[in-house]
Amino acid sequence: GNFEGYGGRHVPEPLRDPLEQLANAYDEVGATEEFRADLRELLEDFAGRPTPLYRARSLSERYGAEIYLKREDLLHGGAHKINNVLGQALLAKRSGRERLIAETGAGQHGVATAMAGALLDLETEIYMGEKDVARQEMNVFRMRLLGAEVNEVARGDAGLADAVDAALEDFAENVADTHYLVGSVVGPDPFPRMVRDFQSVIGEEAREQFRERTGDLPDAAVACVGGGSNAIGLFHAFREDDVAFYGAEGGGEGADSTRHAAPLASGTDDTLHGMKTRVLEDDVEVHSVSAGLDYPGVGPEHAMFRAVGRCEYTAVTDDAALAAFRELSETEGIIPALESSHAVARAIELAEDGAHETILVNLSGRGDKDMETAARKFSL
Ligand SMILES: Cc1ncc(COP(=O)(O)O)c(/C=N/[C@H](C(=O)O)[C@@H](O)C(C)C)c1O
Repeated sequence: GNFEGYGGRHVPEPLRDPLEQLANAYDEVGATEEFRADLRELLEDFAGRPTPLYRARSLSERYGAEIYLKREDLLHGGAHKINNVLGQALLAKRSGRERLIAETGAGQHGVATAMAGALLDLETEIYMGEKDVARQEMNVFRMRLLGAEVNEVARGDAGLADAVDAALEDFAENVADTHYLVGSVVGPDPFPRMVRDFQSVIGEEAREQFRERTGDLPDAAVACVGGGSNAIGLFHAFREDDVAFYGAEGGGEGADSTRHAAPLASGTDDTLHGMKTRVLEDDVEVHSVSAGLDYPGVGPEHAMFRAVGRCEYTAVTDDAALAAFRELSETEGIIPALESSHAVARAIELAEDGAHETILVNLSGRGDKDMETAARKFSL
């Protein structure tokens, strides 16, 4: 898992062998027709794939561009996270692991993991920073309702990065019976490539749907970037095509402020959570209005895409995301997740600039989980 020098497997000795075993299990089991058929059935009948490709008629008319939304918000659980979780949970089950652990910030990944744990009868423990527990209460309740234990992490900033640290420690101690179900294209190899492969169903469907609908490919593909899984999941199928990629990072109070979550637009090369990638500068406090983008690192494949110029990354501020959150709700009758709102804001900007005629946007999740945050921001 080497992305032009980014990625790798920078972990302490106790994790090396378990990760090698996981990589082998993925390469062997993951390639069998039996596994793929089982996963396909769950993606269709349990998760609700394929998701629609919706032409945002009001938004397109308003901005004079053809804006299409890939509706991952309609999946079971409310976000794209279920695509990756089903793949990894099936792999764990077939590899004789009876316990799942995971980190979560927005809680979507935690909920998806708890759903898979219930479905496949796997004991499930979710690590979640106290800060995030406080702002995503509904998702915490859903995880417990699904039978998972939620481990409230207090160390450090009590945020996502601290939850990842706690999960990695658990994994190192319990590798024999536990699978660490990483929620994004981050961490040591094989996670970035394995999660990418499981999420690439998004772009494979969208590419086929777009060609059927328009007879062509989109000029541009846009997605928000937290750890980077929904973005890579959309982009991967188009990587050889003449389609421009745009990543919308959590710009918080601005890329040149000291409170944001945009390591690609404004960060530095460093090693974090077992991977060489782009990380926030030391003087920056990780912050985004959306819990799902509130992470100081990013997937190494995005660090490579930035280095080779395959994707343009922009820090979309909290305010711009909140404005897009309201605009999509009012013009299309769709309430997006605050994370996905960053991608919508970027797509609107591209359409306004007349940069592209057809724009494909990944709507990674729905806004139900964000109602408390939104109600505090807007008195409607
Ligand atoms: C609806 C929605 N959209 C985008 C994201 C960003 O995650 P990526 O797609 O992996 O960049 C997220 C990330 N959510 C994770 C979670 O729910 O736990 C996130 O907080 C962590 C896994 C990083 C999300 O919930």
